[in-house]
Amino acid sequence: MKIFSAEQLYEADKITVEKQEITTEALMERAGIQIFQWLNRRLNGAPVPIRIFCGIGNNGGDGLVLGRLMIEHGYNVIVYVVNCSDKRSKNFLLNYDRIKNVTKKWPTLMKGEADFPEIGSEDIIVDAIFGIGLNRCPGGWVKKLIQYLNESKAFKLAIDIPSGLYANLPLEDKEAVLKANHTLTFQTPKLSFFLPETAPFVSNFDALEIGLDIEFLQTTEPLAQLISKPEAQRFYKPREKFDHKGTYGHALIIAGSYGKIGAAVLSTTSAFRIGAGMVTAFVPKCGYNILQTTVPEAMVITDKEEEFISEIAFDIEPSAIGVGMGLGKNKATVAALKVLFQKKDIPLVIDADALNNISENKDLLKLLPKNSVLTPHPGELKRLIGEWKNDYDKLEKAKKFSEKHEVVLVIKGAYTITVFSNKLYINTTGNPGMGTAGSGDALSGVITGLLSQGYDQLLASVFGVYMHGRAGDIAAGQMGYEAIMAGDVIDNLSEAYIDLFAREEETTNNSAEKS
Ligand SMILES: NC(=O)C1=CN([C@@H]2O[C@H](COP(=O)(O)OP(=O)(O)OC[C@H]3O[C@@H](n4cnc5c(N)ncnc54)[C@H](OP(=O)(O)O)[C@@H]3O)[C@@H](O)[C@H]2O)[C@H](O)CC1
Ligand SMILES: [K+]
Repeated sequence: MKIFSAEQLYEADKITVEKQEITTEALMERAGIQIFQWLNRRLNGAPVPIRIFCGIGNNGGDGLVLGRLMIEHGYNVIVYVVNCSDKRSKNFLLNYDRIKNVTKKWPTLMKGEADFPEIGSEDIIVDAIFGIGLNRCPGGWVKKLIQYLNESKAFKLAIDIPSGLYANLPLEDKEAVLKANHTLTFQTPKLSFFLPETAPFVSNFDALEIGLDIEFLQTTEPLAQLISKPEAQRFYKPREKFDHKGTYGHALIIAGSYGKIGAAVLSTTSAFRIGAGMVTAFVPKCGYNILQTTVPEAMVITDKEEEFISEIAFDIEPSAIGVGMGLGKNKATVAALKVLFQKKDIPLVIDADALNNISENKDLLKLLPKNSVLTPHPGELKRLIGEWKNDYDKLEKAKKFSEKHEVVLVIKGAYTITVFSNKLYINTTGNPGMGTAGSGDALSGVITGLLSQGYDQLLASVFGVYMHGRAGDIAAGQMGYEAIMAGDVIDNLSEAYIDLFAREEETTNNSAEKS
């Protein structure tokens, strides 16, 4: 699924209205009907008070359509107009009249703090104050209203986007954003739904199809691409009957130091579980017995040093290499990395201490082989690309880094974002249970294992991140978030493969799996 900017969505509206020969008011009605149906399915006629706060633009207009439909279906609805200015959009006014024709009285006009209503904890608040037309930070009594609604224990449902949040611009004042419990967004989610500073205001979301022009949606270059099951299915490379282990490549995992051999075990195992034909682990001597015992399927090469890696020499011909997990920052290891980086023809995944070594040694950065996959968590990313002002600045810096060094950056987080040149791919699988030691080592093994099977750098990254997250979601379904260990994620890679083409019975109607 594509993520579009606010400007692109306005363009989509315009084209849709022209091509489908409908009015903008009909499009708003479609949007309102979608929200009504969503809410009606869940409330099923319950008499709970529904308080709809409408702004004066088209987001407010959506709120008015919803209010009318709810009233017509016998719900207990109170509609407020948040009079933040004297302007009114055309379709707001039209629906303002329509709701009055149904109720025989005008909605409650709010002009200041004195008009804030009492809200019960069992009520439902619908936020239709600002949508993607927000063009400045909410201030004055409107900001106070947002804060007042945030303090309420009532369930808060945001229409299109929580008021105060921009679709694709940085947050200005986090005190002036509605903290929704759920967001119903039109057609496609917005970029701010996935970034650490703004995603918490959105909580869960559903994207409601409002029939925007398909050709526009298909042919327009988006701000980012969401990676969910349909995309992952397209990435998957099916196996042929006469393939053999050589077809799936030989992954080399260069990892581990004294006390951190577990990192090598996890990456080696995950490279196998994702399907590498052969895996060799290159570890310091102290890792030999551990690897041979815990992963007997793997071959093991040891460094001459007992506790760290000092010289990466091997006489095998790996089809992909994953390096850095639990490696440590010994000077000899840095020298060994320099030699490794000169083998330019083998696809490389660079993680953890290998990334930190790059950040601390500019000569290593210069040697970074093109098309490598780098998998930093936020701390490692900061050391690589420098401090950022906000999430958008971070993405711009990451794109520049990717373009300059011609590498893929996999920025790990609640929504892991893969950056390749100026393109963004946002993953939708994964859960808070995966914030556990070794989870990153497992991911590096997964991406290395996919590279070894012939997936290219970008596909191995986005598909690998999806599969790793999906395995984590399956693990969470079995054991809850807290108990998950990295090994459980790896154990469920098999289920993640099975799930990829399983029937859809159990999947939600959410467009993005995490919503
Ligand atoms: N394709 C779709 O997705 C559809 C979306 N719809 C809905 O339309 C909104 C966007 O509507 P729009 O009217 O463009 O914008 P808003 O409703 O978000 O609000 C704009 C008005 O609010 C004023 N404004 C903006 N920022 C502030 C602020 N900080 N304080 C006070 N007032 C503010 C602005 O006024 P100006 O003074 O700046 O002129 C606007 O009047 C979208 O989100 C969907 O909900 C359609 O219904 C269907 C298709
Ligand atoms: K809103």
